Amino acid sequence: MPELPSIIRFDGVSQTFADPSGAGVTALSGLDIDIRKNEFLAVLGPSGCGKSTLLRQIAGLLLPTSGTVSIYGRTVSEPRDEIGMVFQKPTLLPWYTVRDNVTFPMRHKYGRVTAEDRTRADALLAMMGLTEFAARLPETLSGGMQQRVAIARALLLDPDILLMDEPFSALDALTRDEMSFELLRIWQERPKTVIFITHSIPEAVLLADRIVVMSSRPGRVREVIDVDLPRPRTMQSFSEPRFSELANHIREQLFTRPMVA
Ligand SMILES: Nc1ncnc2c1ncn2[C@@H]1O[C@H](COP(=O)(O)OP(=O)(O)OP(=O)(O)O)[C@@H](O)[C@H]1O
Repeated sequence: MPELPSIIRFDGVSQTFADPSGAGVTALSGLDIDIRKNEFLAVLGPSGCGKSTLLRQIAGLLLPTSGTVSIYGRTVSEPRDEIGMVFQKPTLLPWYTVRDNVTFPMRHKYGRVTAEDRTRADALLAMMGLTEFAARLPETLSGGMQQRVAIARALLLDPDILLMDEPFSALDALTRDEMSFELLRIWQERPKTVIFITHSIPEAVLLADRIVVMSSRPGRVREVIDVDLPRPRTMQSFSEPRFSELANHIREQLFTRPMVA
């Protein structure tokens, strides 16, 4: 694949949070990352290394303590509409039905929901296997089903940039694989830049063009790995020798080598 221009850039980004002791917690330190247009970038790293923090910085929900995050050459200083986000836990509105939750971004952004939006919402719900739950309230769905509603909601806006923070962690293993292939299909049909956080090495290798492997806190980039497996990825991808090679290499990076400061 020809290399596409970078659209999101982390330039010397650090993030420190105040903590009760007053000492401060350095979550991220000196991060330099270039994210290319329409690439699928996975981010892997130990718990607490700042993965969600870097996603919130891209979304404009958090401003770095030092350094800059820029999108299309402009420093991110506030939340932006063209970004879709799926959080670890589904953040649905409990008083809206499943379908109204999916169309909510349209209501919020344009003040109305068109018949076309509803049709697309229904198609997304069908894809997520949730057609028969469209008129239900979220609390009557399992955690995994609620998460699928949240994914459908993020996809309805068809954002240029899709930020996904461990979106499949609440799903059972089978649904998780199904969702991975659905996500790949959508991404191939409607190209977008996806930044996908996960704790699963196979999931990262299956999905991504590149994988950013981070060190433990303070989070730094340990290595950026090119996933040179052919696309489209299928169930067979899991059994390719190169798949295991990449997965083993990442495992070593994550678990055996200390980070040199
Ligand atoms: N608002 C905040 N105030 C104080 N500390 C914070 C805040 N947000 C994050 N942190 C701290 O920053 C560090 C990085 O947190 P973050 O949630 O980004 O990690 P993560 O890699 O996404 O973790 P996990 O994989 O467990 O979800 C953690 O030590 C966390 O406690």
